[in-house]
Amino acid sequence: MSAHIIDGKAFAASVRSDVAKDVQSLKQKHGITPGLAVVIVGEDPASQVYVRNKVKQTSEVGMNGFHFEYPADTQEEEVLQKVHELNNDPAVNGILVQLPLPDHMNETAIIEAISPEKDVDGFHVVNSGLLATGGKGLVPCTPLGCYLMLKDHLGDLSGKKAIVVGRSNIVGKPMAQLLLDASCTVTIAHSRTKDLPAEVAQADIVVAAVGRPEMIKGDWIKQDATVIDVGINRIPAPERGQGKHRLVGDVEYATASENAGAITPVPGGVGPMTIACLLKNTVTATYRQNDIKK
Ligand SMILES: Nc1nc(=O)c2c([nH]1)NC[C@@H]1CN(c3ccc(C(=O)N[C@@H](CCC(=O)O)C(=O)O)cc3)C=[N+]21
Repeated sequence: MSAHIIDGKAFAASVRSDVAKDVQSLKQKHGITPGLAVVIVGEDPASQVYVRNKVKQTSEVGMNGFHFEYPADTQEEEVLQKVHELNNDPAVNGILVQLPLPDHMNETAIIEAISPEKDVDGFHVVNSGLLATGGKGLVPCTPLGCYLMLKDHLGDLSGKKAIVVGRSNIVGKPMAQLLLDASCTVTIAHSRTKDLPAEVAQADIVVAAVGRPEMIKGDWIKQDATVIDVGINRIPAPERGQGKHRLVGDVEYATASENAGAITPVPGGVGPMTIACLLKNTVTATYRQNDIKK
């Protein structure tokens, strides 16, 4: 049996079209245009596609985009100053500081400087605390996108066995919180997990967020499980010509598709949903900052 392919690209387009309607209504009824500010320090090649897509889609949904680029040797103080300025700017409803930051910067200090109400990445400790305690904060975009795809495909998630492979603050931990909130039985696996294949083999839902190309093998996947592949790894593809690359996920896609009931592709799965959820979070933040009920 071959798995159903969860089309993240199409789903993301429908999320963006809902966002565009909300933006229209904010403009017409309230005279407010949501604004998203993005701060980028240095040049991480892996982030380039992300930045390009984000810029394009921000304007497509009718929001204002503000972009600030700094060279890699910028002082931390200067970035903090910009964050404070954006916190106080009423035209800015969402702030995203692109990660990773250069090594000489304290990433945590910069994230915690963002006003939690404008933290559309959901990385601020106030937002992670709210997520962990069932409060109403902003939820990190990648896990939110994964969750929306799971809900769309499976409906009720309660009682399902889910495994999240990866324990980062950005994906693994918030993903596990969302699944727990949806009443899944959640395992968080990581580099020290003993017998990862056996753990994965138990799961009805597998979320792979390890950042290693095709590390999760297809024959570990339980029959009819739903597989969400968060990894976006660029690997050499000499078969496409000298110096060429291609994108693969953290899951061995071809073989996993034989066992899984459904699977997200790379590209065209989680990536586009991450950006759509960033725009969605910016609209959510705008509603809340202006005390408008949707
Ligand atoms: N503060 C912060 N928040 C982030 O959310 C964040 C970040 N920093 N730094 C960089 C990573 C990377 N990231 C991606 C999102 C979407 C795609 C995406 O849309 N990918 C296309 C790839 C298309 C292609 O390359 O052909 C896809 O998967 O289909 C990629 C990468 C968000 N990040």
